[in-house]
Amino acid sequence: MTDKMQLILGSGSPRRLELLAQIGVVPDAVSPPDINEDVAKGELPRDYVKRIAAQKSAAIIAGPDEIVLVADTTVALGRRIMGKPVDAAEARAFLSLLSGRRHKVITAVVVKRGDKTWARDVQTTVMMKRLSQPEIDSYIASDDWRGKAGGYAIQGPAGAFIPWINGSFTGVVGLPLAETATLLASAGYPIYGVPA
Ligand SMILES: Cc1cn([C@H]2C[C@H](O)[C@@H](COP(=O)(O)OP(=O)(O)OP(=O)(O)O)O2)c(=O)[nH]c1=O
Repeated sequence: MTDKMQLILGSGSPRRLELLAQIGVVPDAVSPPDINEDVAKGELPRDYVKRIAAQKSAAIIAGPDEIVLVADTTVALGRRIMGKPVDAAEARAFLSLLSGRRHKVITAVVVKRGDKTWARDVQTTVMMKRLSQPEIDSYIASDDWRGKAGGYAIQGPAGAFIPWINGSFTGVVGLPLAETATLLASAGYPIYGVPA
């Protein structure tokens, strides 16, 4: 462990910064990656998030004493991938498809230090209750769906639509904390101030 070791959060997501703060981790720098998040033809959801997280990691240029943390979250309804809706119409379409069904939220996390990388992906099953038209209308009007995979955020008003999940709540919000803490510790980051 050297004093120079720095943590770079390669994400523009305010949720990821807040989740890290929850476990006492404060990045020294925040650097949102700029990559093409298009889905490849025939690509399965889990392969997709893992690929995007790896690309985000590769896009962040860092020195040998810097630890980079990136993540990618997507919503999967069967083989169908639901990213961040481009507009209200797409958010509405996503919610109508998710209504009354269970789907999966997958978050892939990559930590890198020098030429080494550590990666995990975490899958959570989320049940969404059957949504009425007024419920969808008022949620769309709240704007809370903006920038959220699948067009909803469990940590906001849409929490009222979700009777249960099976998996990682923090993973659904964008950064599974248990797995992330383990990856950071593997890379030598002093989680809770304790050197690995
Ligand atoms: C399903 C769900 C997603 N989300 C968010 C987490 C992610 O920020 C977002 C998915 O988009 P991502 O592409 O994973 O991340 P981002 O674009 O916000 O940030 P960056 O690429 O710079 O790291 O959806 C919630 O906040 N709550 C939820 O319940």
